[in-house]
Amino acid sequence: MPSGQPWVVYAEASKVLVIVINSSTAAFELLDKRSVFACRPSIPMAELMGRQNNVGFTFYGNRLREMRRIMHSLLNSTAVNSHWSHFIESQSLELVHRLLNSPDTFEQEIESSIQEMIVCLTYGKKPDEEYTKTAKQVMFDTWTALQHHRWTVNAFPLLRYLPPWFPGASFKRLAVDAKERFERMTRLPFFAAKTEMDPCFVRLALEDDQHSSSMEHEELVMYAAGSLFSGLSPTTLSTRLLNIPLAGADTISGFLLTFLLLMIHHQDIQKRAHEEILATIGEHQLPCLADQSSMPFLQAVIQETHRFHPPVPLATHSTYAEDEYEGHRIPKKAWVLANIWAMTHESERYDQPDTFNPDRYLQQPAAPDPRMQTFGFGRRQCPGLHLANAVIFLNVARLLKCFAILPPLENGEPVVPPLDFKTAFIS
Ligand code: HEM
Repeated sequence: MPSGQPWVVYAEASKVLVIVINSSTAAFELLDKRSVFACRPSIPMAELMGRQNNVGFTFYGNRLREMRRIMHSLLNSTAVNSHWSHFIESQSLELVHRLLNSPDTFEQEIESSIQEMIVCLTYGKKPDEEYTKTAKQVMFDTWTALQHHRWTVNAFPLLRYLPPWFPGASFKRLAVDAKERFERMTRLPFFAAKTEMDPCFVRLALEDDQHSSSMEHEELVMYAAGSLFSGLSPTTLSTRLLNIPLAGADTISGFLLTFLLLMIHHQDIQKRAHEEILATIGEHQLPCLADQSSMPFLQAVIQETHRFHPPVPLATHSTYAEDEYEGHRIPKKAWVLANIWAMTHESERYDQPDTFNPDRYLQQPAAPDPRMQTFGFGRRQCPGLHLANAVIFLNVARLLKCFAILPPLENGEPVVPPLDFKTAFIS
């Protein structure tokens, strides 16, 4: 990124104006404070696939506000404690057992354990094979749609009105199939959850007295629920320009895998965090959610993991009207990319930003909490942040309590894996 104009960079890509925000000051000024920046870019191929119904893709307006209100009412910090703490407690306990039984497949165990918890919390029961298969395909469809240059319709949106049988309109046929899968993945578990006895996101959202009789409200609850879980993690996404996060599950498992890698590299920090846990709860207990405020060093390790390698390194917004910043005109429908990674590596805010140093949050003055950026901005800030914070704390605390996190052995010798990360939506 150029150093001369660190707050904003203009570029032409496929006839859309792309603005990259690299500084936290500009992000605060534009994305946190101004609603004009709370829209998402229009991506015709994704819209043909029905993805516009997903909260992460929805344009700014009443529909988005209502879906976010539904999410917030069931995912705020009080709701996380009252409704979901037992889901989080049992998921993290189950993960400990799974890792004790199969330490070699830790990556899959973490991913599927978090995915199952999010689906269970949303619909009241764990995903079956059919759901998992469809979700995997839906993620692949989305990845395909977001390959911006692959689809002529993204450059010429009027093509979306071609009938599917029209010569050259194979993209429409593909989109029709993909939309059907997306709707199936969203509708089937929703209607099954309506009859579930156990409380889950869908049941509680529908019981909301004020709106419960309206069909429109029911549909919003259905799509809000469908937005909590994205499917399975696509591993080779290369469309960084369209980095719209889709997932509750993949972000958390990505964080936990980064945390394990960092603990392998920083045995001294791992030891200090482990000692803090023992000093707080003793040898014979497992940490629980109520211990969060008693473990400041562990909280600092979590903050530093967010900062060092943000689970979602870019967030994409768009403008719904023209605006102006420091004498520069920002047109309507510009793509505005928040470079979260750059913000959490600002040397003015984080001394030696490439060093993993949890103590920076315990000193006076303390470094700013990076979660102000890693969960996104303003009216599009992640609605799952309180849930994510609780799940991350409990899993991290229990993993540290129960395991020594060490490098793998090759021919009897420890081999420390490099701090390498893939290019993806969620890394
Ligand atoms: C470590 C965990 C997580 C991180 C770092 C994270 C980060 C983010 C970021 C950066 C955004 C984009 C914000 C923006 O555009 O300004 C976002 C959006 C979103 N997140 Fe998360 N997230 C996490 C966990 C979750 C969880 C657990 C859920 C749900 C259960 C969730 C649901 C969503 C949804 C629905 C959106 C779209 C919001 C919108 O477009 O209005 N996320 N997240």
